[in-house]
Amino acid sequence: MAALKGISIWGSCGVPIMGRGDLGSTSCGSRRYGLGRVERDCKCGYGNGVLWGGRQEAITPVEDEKSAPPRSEEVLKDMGKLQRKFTSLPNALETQQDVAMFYERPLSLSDLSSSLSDDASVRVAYKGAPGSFSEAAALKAYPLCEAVPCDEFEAAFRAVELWLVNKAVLPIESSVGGSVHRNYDLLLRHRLHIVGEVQMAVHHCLLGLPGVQIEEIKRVVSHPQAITQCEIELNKLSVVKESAEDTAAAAQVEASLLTNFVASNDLRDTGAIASARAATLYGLNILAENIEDESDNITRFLILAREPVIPGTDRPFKTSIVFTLEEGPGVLFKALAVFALRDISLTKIESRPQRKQPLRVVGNSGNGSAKYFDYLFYIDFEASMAEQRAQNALGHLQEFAPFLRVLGKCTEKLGGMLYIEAVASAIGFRTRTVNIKDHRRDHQRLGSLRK
Ligand SMILES: O=C(O)C(=O)C[C@]1(C(=O)O)C=C[C@@H](O)C=C1
Repeated sequence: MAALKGISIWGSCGVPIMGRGDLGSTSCGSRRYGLGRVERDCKCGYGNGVLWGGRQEAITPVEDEKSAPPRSEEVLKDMGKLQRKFTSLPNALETQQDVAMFYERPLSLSDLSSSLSDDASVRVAYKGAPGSFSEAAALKAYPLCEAVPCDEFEAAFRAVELWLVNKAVLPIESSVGGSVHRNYDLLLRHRLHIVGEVQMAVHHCLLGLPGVQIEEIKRVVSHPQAITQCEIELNKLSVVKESAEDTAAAAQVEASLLTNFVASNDLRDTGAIASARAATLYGLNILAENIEDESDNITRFLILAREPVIPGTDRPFKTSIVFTLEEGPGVLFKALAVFALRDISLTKIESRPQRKQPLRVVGNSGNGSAKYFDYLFYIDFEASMAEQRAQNALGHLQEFAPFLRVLGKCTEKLGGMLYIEAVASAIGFRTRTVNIKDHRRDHQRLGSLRK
């Protein structure tokens, strides 16, 4: 547990105790792995449940996220491709999981337990390159882990699903730039569980080629979030801003200019915003430190895993859910009231449009039907699913939420059921966590459990 210092337990997630000492990045030392290709080569959808006998959950995706399960031959073909790629990577067959994949045998219970307890054997996917803040977040969460770079957020989700890594650490929100919407969408599309959270103070540096003075910089390359976080300083410098995949990638781009700049001195006018570690890794000089607009520039990262953590009541827990709402006046107010009525604090609310059925037709006023965007609501609340008041709140919410899923999911590991399902079935209900419209009667009964 020592390695989890400064990390919340998500209920699955403990409320972050955010003393200053908890912030700041950590040391580094990841190995290169190049998982980005995994995403392109694997189209096997819910990889873990399909091929390796991971448990299939009775979750019905919200309509617009439903995707047909892959046919097993397709999965095997894709996995074959992946295995070829995987075995060509250095140190690929290090763990039992790797060996299991190589020999195309299903994972056994001992495979699954081997790497989760020991921090040193945990592989953690992050998006970006070595030297990025995401890598630092992965290492803050699991200081001894092997941090595995991925070229896209979705590749990190897939890497966990396909048992290539144990966890993913991905940004969800910046105190300056706001929510990372892509990861909200991917949380819904994939079947991973939020099992913790890590917060990082992000201190940006302006990097340049050796010998370059800050006055020579006319163009700055970085990740869009980093550019947003340093806007004031960049405006002062009157530079052209350009986007890169991540801050370390920007530093890499900049470093690669080294080879060219002899031929073209013009390239010396480019700077990169990245971490001090990226400067060391890519042979750049730090031209300015702490160029972020706000000294308290914090990015919150989620820790994602295939299995949920067991919620408890021994310490503060935080739970994440996503839901849709029925049409009607004040329905969002009612949804929020289920928490307020039980003294449960909300720490975050986010809404995202429903992608595939974005428009909701409302009423018939004679002038034609009004059409509004339909939304998914993501809420983090401070309570554990092991607490009666949290179960009651979600039972109540289900009365007007046609779709509800616990993201920081809480199970008692009772036959792999969701905790809320376990509780409900223990008292004689047949429940499903989602598509409540189909089970209106059951859910009304479940709802009547509320205080
Ligand atoms: O570019 C990086 O270094 C990252 O780790 C990505 C990222 C992000 O996606 O928000 C992470 C932290 C900072 O807020 C800036 C960028």
